[in-house]
Amino acid sequence: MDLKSNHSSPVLADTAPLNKSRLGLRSSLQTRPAPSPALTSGLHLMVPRKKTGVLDDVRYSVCLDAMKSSSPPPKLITISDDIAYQTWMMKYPSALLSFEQFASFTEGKRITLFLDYDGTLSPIVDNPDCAFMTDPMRASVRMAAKCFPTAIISGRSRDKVFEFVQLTELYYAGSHGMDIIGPVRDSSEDGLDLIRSNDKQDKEESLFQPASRFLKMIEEVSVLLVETTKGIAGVKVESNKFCVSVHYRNVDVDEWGEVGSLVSRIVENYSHLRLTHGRKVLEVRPVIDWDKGKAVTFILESLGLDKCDDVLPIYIGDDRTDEDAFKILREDKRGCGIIVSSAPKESNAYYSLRDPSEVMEFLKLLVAHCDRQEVTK
Ligand SMILES: O=P(O)(O)OC[C@H]1O[C@H](O[C@H]2O[C@H](CO)[C@@H](O)[C@H](O)[C@H]2O)[C@H](O)[C@@H](O)[C@@H]1O
Repeated sequence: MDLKSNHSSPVLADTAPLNKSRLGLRSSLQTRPAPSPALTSGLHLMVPRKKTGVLDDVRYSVCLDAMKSSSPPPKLITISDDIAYQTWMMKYPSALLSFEQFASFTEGKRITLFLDYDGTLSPIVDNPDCAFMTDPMRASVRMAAKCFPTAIISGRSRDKVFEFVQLTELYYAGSHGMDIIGPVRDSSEDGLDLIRSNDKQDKEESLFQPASRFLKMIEEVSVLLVETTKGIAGVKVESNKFCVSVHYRNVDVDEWGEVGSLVSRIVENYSHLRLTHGRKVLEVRPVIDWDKGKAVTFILESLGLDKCDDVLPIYIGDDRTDEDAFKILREDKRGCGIIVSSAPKESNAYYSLRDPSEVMEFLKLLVAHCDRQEVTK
């Protein structure tokens, strides 16, 4: 994969955002602001709470369908679910139960570890501000980071995820990889827009923010989203710096369509933004050719490990957005994705783990295995 030409200026994708193309309709709010516009005062007044026409009806049901399919209700596990999971595990073997086999792929390789945060290092909880990781999990990640270069790649803002993880020995990529603090990298050859900085330990690092020109627009939309959804009980708008999350986990299911419709009407007004679906969350982000997969490649390049045959990148994640990372590792046949899921789902990962507690056990096994290899060298 040639990412070089994309790094300094990730190309604006020419595709219509999902919500618009699926509706097949033009926005009722036709004014499209240029990138980085000043706050359009009173724009929210143009987004009435209640549905007013056919377009709104279509938008409402399309959004609701997408929200329901990306956020299925929890259900009791039946025997047939269990059989389905066991069958699924034949395609995505458990990285714990099949650890010996997994470990054989690591022989003679230098591991680089990439970890998603929510649903991978911390369990999914109702309040996004309380998605804390446990101390034992933190200790396991710290041990792993002592053995291999380790990075967290999250949809959260970089500051927020650091607040949760609190480990200075890691690299961090927030906003779905659009905000990377990584190893110092010489940008003179590939013309990257990198900023050099020093961390709290005075260690030199490079900051890379490929979506920086959208910052003002994202801030503006964040304010609009708060304003527009404030009448719906349970909605939470979380600003993740270069993207915004609108959580509906705590909203009455009868109001989901309303949330989706309001958010999509705002996003339709910005041709440079798109709407994606996560776990009971709508995510608004810039239309740029950048994702968690590109962030993985970027970090490997920064570490000088992208062209080494003896490097094995391992990526552990649970979300749709992690699929971009699984995909590049699979396509380039250079690494291994591990999907964290307690229910069967199609993935580009090779292995699986059920939940964060299994992630922790896996990290411990991996560290112990690598320690043993060191001793026998
Ligand atoms: O890339 P990630 O680190 O997995 O972040 C993805 C989103 O995670 C968070 O939301 C999810 O977890 C919350 C806490 O468990 C949960 O309440 C919410 O329903 C989930 O969608 C985070 O709050 C989002 O901003 C991230 O984009």
